[in-house]
Amino acid sequence: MLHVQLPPKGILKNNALMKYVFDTSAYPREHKELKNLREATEKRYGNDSRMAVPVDEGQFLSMLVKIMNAKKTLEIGVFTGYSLLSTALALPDDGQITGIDIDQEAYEFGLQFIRQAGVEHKINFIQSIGIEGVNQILNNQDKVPKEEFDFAFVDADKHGYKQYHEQLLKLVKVGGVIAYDNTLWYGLVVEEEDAVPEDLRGSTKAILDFNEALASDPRVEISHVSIGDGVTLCRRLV
Ligand SMILES: C[S@@+](CC[C@H](N)C(=O)[O-])C[C@H]1O[C@@H](n2cnc3c(N)ncnc32)[C@H](O)[C@@H]1O
Repeated sequence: MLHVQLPPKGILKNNALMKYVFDTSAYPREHKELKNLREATEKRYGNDSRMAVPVDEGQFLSMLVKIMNAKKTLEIGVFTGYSLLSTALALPDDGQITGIDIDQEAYEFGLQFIRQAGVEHKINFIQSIGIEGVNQILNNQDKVPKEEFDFAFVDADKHGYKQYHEQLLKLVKVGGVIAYDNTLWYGLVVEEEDAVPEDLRGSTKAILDFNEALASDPRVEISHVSIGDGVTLCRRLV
């Protein structure tokens, strides 16, 4: 967890515009249990609650999952479950989302809202270091070859993104989508190095390298979406 004073998260640097989007299009349509989860997370985790995806991004993920008719999805970086619950609500009743996070306590905190929303049966939570959890699924896949994911959302350790990408290209089916969160990293990707808070220089460099690697990766088609803290969609081509 980061313990530095962070710049405002979110790519919309104009607060009035962000408030307008939230108040007009997002909050009025936020699912009751997502609202309860968001408010409880803010109360319990204070400033760290900003780790959760914002309400408009949750709705974007939900829309994407529905448009894709995704049935089987994966999430790395669950925290208290805002993006997990957004996805679970969007999946069909026999859909499944596997969430991986090292922090079981945060997941369990959010579980009451997942239960209230009636979607616990769609969720498979693995408490693990992200890459170990992914490798565990890959190893099982050798035994059960049908384990293919339609969609994956990555919102965990930024230094791990390149490694996640290599493994997820084996797990997500051709035509499926991998979405990476925070690819504009508080807007720091366009700052001079000495203007970046020292604690964030390593992660900023990791995101910059990752964005460049994706831009020249022929295995995926990409779209760098300016929502939340930046989300890059990768559609697997081969
Ligand atoms: C930004 S938060 C995820 C927010 C979540 N998507 C939401 O909408 O609430 C990042 C999460 O990644 C987890 N995480 C960070 N590094 C990890 C790693 N190497 N392995 C597993 N989980 C990790 C943290 O425990 C944290 O819960």
